[in-house]
Amino acid sequence: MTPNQHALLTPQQMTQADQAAVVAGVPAFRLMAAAGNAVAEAIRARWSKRPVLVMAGPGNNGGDGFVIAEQLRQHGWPVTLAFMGQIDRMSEEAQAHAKAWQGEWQSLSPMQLEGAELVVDALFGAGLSRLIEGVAYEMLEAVVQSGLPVCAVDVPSGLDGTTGQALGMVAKAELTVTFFRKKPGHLIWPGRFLCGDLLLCDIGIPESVLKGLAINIMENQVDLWRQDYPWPQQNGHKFHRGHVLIYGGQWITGASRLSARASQRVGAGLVSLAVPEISWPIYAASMLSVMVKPLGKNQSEQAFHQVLNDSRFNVVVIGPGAGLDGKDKDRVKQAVLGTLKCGRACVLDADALTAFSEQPEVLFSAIHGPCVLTPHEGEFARLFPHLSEPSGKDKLSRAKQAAHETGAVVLLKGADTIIASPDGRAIINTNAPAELATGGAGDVLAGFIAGLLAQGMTPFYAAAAAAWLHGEVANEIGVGLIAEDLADALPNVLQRLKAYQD
Ligand SMILES: NC(=O)C1=CN([C@@H]2O[C@H](COP(=O)(O)OP(=O)(O)OC[C@H]3O[C@@H](n4cnc5c(N)ncnc54)[C@H](OP(=O)(O)O)[C@@H]3O)[C@@H](O)[C@H]2O)[C@@H](O)CC1
Ligand SMILES: Nc1ncnc2c1ncn2[C@@H]1O[C@H](COP(=O)(O)OP(=O)(O)O)[C@@H](O)[C@H]1O
Ligand SMILES: [K+]
Repeated sequence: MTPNQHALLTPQQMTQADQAAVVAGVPAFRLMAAAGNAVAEAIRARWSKRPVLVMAGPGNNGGDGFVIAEQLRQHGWPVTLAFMGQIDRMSEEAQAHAKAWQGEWQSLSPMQLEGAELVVDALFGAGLSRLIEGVAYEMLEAVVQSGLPVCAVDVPSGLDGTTGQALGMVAKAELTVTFFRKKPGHLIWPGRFLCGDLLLCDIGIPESVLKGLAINIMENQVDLWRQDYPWPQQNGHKFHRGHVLIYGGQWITGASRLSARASQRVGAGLVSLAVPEISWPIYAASMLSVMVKPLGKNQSEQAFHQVLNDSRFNVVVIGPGAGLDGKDKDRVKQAVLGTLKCGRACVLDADALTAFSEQPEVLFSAIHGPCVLTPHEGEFARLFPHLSEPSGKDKLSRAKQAAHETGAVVLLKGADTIIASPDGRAIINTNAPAELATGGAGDVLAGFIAGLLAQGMTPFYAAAAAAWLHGEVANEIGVGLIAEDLADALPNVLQRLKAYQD
């Protein structure tokens, strides 16, 4: 595999990469030819010969369109070329390829869809700078209404390559062919959906150009964190593999137990649950290798603080099933603040986040050490109302901003889970199947993160590795998955990961 395949480039960085390639001696004309040829080849591999409409825009994306049209024509495809722009205002390389096109071209109009059986979308790519309007809007709208299959060049036109948001109008592609490296917008919803199948092609840009780009957005691939993965050592013992402490609630006892089992499966040496005395029999009767500690008769705030005094607990999980009714909420808040005060690494999920909805700043100002916050969109909105979905801000910026504001690693859940670090880096997870949208799956994720943190991974990579494993086990189980299955399906996935590593 090519190194740094996980690097994601914003459209601006892609333009820089393009320019750096030219400086390094690869002519822009050749890059465009390679891009267009790659798309034409992908089209011929996927679709049988048929009448095709190539929509070419005013920039280099349109230049690619001319190359594609000519390639398909040379292979005997009936090609109609619909152009929007002025040839003499295009880049030199695009003008050269436009001249090399041996057919006619017409001005872009929805009429040209008549008789087409495939549409190539080369209107706008990395250079999209504003909302789609006018004839381009009408054309894309007509493409959507036609229901014709679409092959998008670089990105479906109208899709913001950085954020994955639609700017005005986008025709969903069946196939998107992109070049050199993916962009964040290919992976974030709705972009991931709008791209259809994504094909990444090499067009001759040297890998060395990556060095000059400040890349801080990555796809969650194993090579990102596999050097840091804490495999058990031959001469190790359980105390080398960390001790996770999980806060158990009084009423919803399953959630923290799911977290506990997940921490165990991912390799934590020891796992303890601290639970209200009244619920202790339920917890204790169902756990064999997890130690269950009763928290005194009144489950007082001090009781959890006393447990925390034991420095062997190197990671604390609070939130799954912790409870928010009556006094529960105060207990949860105190448990969180006590944990943060003693600088213990922690994973704060679910109720541990919601408990601070009225005063999120109390939580944020207490975070100084290693801490991972794992909100879903609902919990995120409670903590960061100014960054919630209706704010119009995209998911990547929202997660990054939240990490910056809190000083914690923020893992914002969903089909496109984003893991953001306070230092500005972000990882987009791409392997989670829809089956994960089931009660308790998040509790398992919190347990995986804690188990990896306990074994010494950094919060950023522990969260990334856990999200990847979570997606991978869910894929292994498939339809019918319930949260209970996840931890127990992990050994197979870990064995494959280890074999790949060795
Ligand atoms: N990077 C690489 O390695 C390689 C990249 N290649 C290809 O180049 C593509 C990037 O090309 P690009 O930079 O010329 O931008 P592109 O997307 O064609 O659009 C710019 C034009 O669109 C216009 N425009 C923008 N928004 C608009 C709107 N809403 N409505 C109307 N007009 C709008 C904008 O106008 P302006 O903003 O200047 O007024 C300008 O005229 C990239 O996606 C890939 O396909 C390959 O050829 C080879 C290697
Ligand atoms: N459509 C989806 N596709 C893939 N993963 C999803 C989807 N919806 C949710 N998930 C994942 O499922 C998990 C659900 O977590 P969460 O909402 O906290 O559930 P719970 O609190 O019941 O455990 C998260 O890891 C989330 O990223
Ligand atoms: K496009």
